[in-house]
Amino acid sequence: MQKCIAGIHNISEEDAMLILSSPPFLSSLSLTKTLTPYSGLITIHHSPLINNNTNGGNNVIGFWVHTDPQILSVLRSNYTSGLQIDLTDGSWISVPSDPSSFFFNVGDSLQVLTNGRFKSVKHRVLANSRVSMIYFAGPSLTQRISPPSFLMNNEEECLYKEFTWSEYKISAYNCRLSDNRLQPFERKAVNISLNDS
Ligand SMILES: O=C(O)CCC(=O)C(=O)O
Ligand SMILES: [Fe+2]
Repeated sequence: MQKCIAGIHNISEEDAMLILSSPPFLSSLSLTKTLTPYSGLITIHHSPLINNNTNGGNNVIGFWVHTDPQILSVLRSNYTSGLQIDLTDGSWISVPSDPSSFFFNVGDSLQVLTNGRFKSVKHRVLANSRVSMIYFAGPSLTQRISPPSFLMNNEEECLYKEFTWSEYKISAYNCRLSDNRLQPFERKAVNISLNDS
């Protein structure tokens, strides 16, 4: 994974590793060893400033609510806020903008790989003249997405049926952006809230 990021960003592998070692789970869970070649994707977003008065005083959405599908998203933005996380109780919390920091977001695939221990949270972006660059670290198309055995406790059941990244993508094309795109793979109704430990 660090090779992939290093190649795309033209930075040293050591620097890429520094980025990736920030979340403690990647080294401790050895997920990098469990997954073979990665697909990486970089996007740059610009959510233009739109006067809220034009929308009856309501927030204008620049990027609609969704979860990120991949394993991990690494985001940098300009000094402009706008990214918000759904607290699942009807309220939203804003992610402070800081162009000197990286924001890591857990994707649907990492939720499955950790059997729900890490949650891919729903988020959205308000139209606020925000510019962001996101690196999405994804699995390869044929990668089977399921929790590695060393992570599972005795008798622990997999929350999701095993699927490949390409099966997820085909299924996701038939969903709306705001849908729970893991739902078709759930073994039974999965109730994951932000407060679960
Ligand atoms: O622009 C942002 O801050 C976030 C965009 C985003 O959530 C995404 O591209 O998946
Ligand atoms: Fe996102």
